Amino acid sequence: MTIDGIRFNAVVVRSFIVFSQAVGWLLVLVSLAMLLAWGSGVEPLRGVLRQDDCMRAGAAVGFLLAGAALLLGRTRPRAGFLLSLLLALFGAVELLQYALGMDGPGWRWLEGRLPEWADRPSGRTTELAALAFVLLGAVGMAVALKRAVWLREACAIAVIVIAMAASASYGLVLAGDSANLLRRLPVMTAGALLLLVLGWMASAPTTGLTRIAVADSPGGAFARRLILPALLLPVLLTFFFKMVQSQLGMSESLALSLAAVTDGGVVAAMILWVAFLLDRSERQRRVVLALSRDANADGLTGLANRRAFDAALAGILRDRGAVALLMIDLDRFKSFNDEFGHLVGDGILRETGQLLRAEVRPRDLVARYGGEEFAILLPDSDALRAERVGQRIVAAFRGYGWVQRPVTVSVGGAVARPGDTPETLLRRADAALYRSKEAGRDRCTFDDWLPDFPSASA
Ligand SMILES: Nc1nc2c(ncn2[C@@H]2O[C@H](COP(=O)(O)OP(=O)(O)OP(=O)(O)O)[C@@H](O)[C@H]2O)c(=O)[nH]1
Repeated sequence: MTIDGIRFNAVVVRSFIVFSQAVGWLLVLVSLAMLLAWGSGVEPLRGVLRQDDCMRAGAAVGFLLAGAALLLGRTRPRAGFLLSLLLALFGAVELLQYALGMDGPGWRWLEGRLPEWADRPSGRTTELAALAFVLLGAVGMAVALKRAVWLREACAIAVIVIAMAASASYGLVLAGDSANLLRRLPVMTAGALLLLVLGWMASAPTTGLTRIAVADSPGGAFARRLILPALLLPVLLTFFFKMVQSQLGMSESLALSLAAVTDGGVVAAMILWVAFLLDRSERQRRVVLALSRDANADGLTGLANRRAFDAALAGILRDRGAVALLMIDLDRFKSFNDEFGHLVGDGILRETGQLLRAEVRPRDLVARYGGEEFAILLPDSDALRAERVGQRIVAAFRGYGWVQRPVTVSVGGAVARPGDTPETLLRRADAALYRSKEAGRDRCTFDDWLPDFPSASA
């Protein structure tokens, strides 16, 4: 499938959409389970909820809305838009309460009406999760409206940054560092946010930044292979070196330096790999170009060959129709060959190619039609201009300083009529050429369907 000139890999596009739907289902199910546990206190979810790194009930509400928006948004954009709007409003209300110094009265009111259970954690959404919900709501609305693609991508990237920073800081905690930079975003929420934002980006795969990853091109293949490692490796490496530091008693500055050096090495290796693949594909492109040039060129004269001529004539007649055709044939070339030999004859054919090229515009197509016969396509030319070119060619051959003996040509021309096919146009130009030969050669004759256009002779 091709959109805006980019060819997409249909299998990858389909798998991105399947991924986005799977994320939608996963988030709906997980958030329902979390809300059920928070409301009723059922085990074993209740135990999970008490842990610091578990998502809060408020986050579960957000993920329920977002998951539903993701699931419905594909087939019902209006429902996707409304659910995303609710998500953004929910995030905004939670954020506003933090800004105003309120302690979540709504959640406390709700907790008072639910069955009692010991150590129920607060349901209140953390600030960062609330901010991420506002951004994700904007992403969902933009996807539903199919508008504001760059704003959508900017919001999505902001959520990725929030989620990755939280995951990285959690990695540091696991590795023995007590300072969790983003304690305010539980790691389960961070993971769900990351999945959700990737799900949104995958839900409209042929737009925005994601279209690079689904393109059926070397760029698409790079993006598919490198984006996730590029996102995850620095986090994993930092985690790894922090672990090594706490296990081996290494100094923090050495661990950080090693992490930085390794990150740089990984980035450099990725760049080298991309550069290597780009270089290889550029070399392949050049070989293909050279092959296609060879396939369309005549070996002796370097002009377009019959194949290229046929394709060009068919293309012009199909697209524009306005074209004049000249057929040119060397006169008594057999006797020339007989007298001076084939190799000298070849030289004459090469010089003929140069003479013909010199008499036309760069965009006219000069081809060796076969043997000692040549053809010229003159796009957007009327009979008057084509006739003038034909006469000029005849005169150029007559005036050229031939070494062995004078060489002349006969020219036949025709202008495309409405409804002409390559065969009908060629037949008329050939008939005009035949008349030039019949009339004594060394002249240009034009197809006489034009009433006030007499056959011209030199
Ligand atoms: N040297 C050389 N001769 C070629 C080539 N292709 C075709 N010819 C020669 O071109 C000649 C064409 O001869 P004819 O078709 O009889 O026509 P002619 O002698 O040019 O006579 P008119 O066309 O009637 O003026 C033949 O002798 C072919 O061998 C080529 O690639 N090199």
